[in-house]
Amino acid sequence: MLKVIHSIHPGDFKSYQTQKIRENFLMDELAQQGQINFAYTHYDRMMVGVAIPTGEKLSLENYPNLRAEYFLERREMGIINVAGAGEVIADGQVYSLNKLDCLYLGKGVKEVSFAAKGGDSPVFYILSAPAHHTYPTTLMTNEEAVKVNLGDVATANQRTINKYIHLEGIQSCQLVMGLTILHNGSVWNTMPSHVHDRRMEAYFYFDVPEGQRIFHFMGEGNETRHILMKNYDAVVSPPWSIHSGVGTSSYSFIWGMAGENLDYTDMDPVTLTDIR
Ligand SMILES: O=C[C@H](O)[C@@H](O)CC(=O)C(=O)O
Ligand SMILES: [Zn+2]
Repeated sequence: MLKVIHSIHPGDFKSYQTQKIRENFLMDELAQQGQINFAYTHYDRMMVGVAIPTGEKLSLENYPNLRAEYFLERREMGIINVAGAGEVIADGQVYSLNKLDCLYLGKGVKEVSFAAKGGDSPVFYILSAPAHHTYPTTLMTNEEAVKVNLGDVATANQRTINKYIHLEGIQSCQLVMGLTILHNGSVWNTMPSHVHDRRMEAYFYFDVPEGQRIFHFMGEGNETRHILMKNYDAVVSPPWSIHSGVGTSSYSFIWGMAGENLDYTDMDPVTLTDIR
């Protein structure tokens, strides 16, 4: 499956109601047992996918939309595993990814497949952006990721940011990628919130307990809307939109961006008291 997501003007967005917001921003059908599914967004041409190999190894197909000889002919890819141990095979080289490990695949890798190792199935979250230079394929374990602690218990936003693909981490053309773990009892992510006109962003929520939900906020700071999200749902954030959420329990999420620069700290804060 390949869902196409077009870009939306913030002026138009003001008139959107629940169903239209969900159709245009939410990716809630990517995670399917035994399948690889992608959404092709027109936000910096970022592709968002999930691969869940169960028995059979899953091969990355070359979507006709790319008009390429193979998927990564002019693209790069970031992959983070959020479940059981698994493998990514890239041009014959086998990379083992435990939960929260990240693999970067550089432009030019021809054959990619995803495999389970027995035990719980892995769940690979995948981002791919256009690339014009080949950076080396690199595996980074969760232990090796740069960690930043943010927030407080009193404001229910105590969390640890884990950075993998960024200016001082794994080198890439466009991709910036990492994940944030909310500490037990904390529920607010990306609060205080921000926008970054120079980069789009996508969030993928995981470790959301059964029956719990995330209220994900988007829109310009003075005109916000929300989307209800469950475990393994992804959502795209246009460059004009805040991207922040509150859960009915603690949870984790992968964030990823593409666009003008690779500087994680390039954010324009939106003051809480100005949010409408
Ligand atoms: O541009 C950066 C992204 O929005 C996230 O990294 C923010 C985040 O994970 C958090 O504050 O919890
Ligand atoms: Zn952001």
